[in-house]
Amino acid sequence: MAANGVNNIATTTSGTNAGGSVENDPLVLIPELSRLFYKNGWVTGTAGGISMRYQNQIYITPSSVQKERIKSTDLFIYNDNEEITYSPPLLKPSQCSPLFFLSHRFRNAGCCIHTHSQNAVLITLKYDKEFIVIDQEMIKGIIKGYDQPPQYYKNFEKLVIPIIDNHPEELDLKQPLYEAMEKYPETNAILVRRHGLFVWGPNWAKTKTMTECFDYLFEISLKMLALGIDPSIPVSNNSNK
Ligand SMILES: CSCCC(=O)C(=O)COP(=O)(O)O
Ligand SMILES: [Zn+2]
Repeated sequence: MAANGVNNIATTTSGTNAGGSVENDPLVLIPELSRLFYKNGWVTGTAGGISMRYQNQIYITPSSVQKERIKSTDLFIYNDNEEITYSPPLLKPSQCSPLFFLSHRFRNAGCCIHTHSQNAVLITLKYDKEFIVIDQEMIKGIIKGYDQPPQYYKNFEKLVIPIIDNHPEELDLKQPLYEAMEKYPETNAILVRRHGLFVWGPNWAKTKTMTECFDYLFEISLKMLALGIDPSIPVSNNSNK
């Protein structure tokens, strides 16, 4: 234990160092996924972040850094009481940390991903309180609620994603995000207007898959709207089959 009460990373991490599997080790995965998300255009300009809960520890990306260059030693680590157990020197934890903690505490999330995808931001300009899409194959990649084992939407079911308004500080998003989680128990994602998307799920792989499916659904819906087709109208009522 260091003088500041925060452990050295070697004594804190439980992934590859303590019998965990390399495939699920947040110290490996978060830098890898951050690079991928940067290439997707989801976390440019130091935006976005990732949180993972693994073996009773929560790993969170640092704030205001080039997200594609994050190293394992740059990650903040917390215990399940949200007390910090490893703090990288000279870095600050993500401003989204209180929002990530909400997903772990109230949705039992194993992972939470925050993107600034332009598709996500654009879709928040087209809708007021909810984005709704139906009759798309990629809806089947989205988990409904947070039961175990996970229940997936059917392609013909209506997928509703709440939209909350942005605030100058991430901490001010905590209450509206919590209220949206309460109001929409089936959702595993919340859009923040003119800002981005939060997605959570039982583990990193399912959360990554859902983030990709959401982004696809936002993009195709924007294209449908440009063609004059409403993505929320079922095929049965839609002249554009
Ligand atoms: C230009 S990014 C503005 C802050 C933000 O919305 C974000 O997602 C990044 O916050 P962090 O503190 O994790 O860098
Ligand atoms: Zn953000």
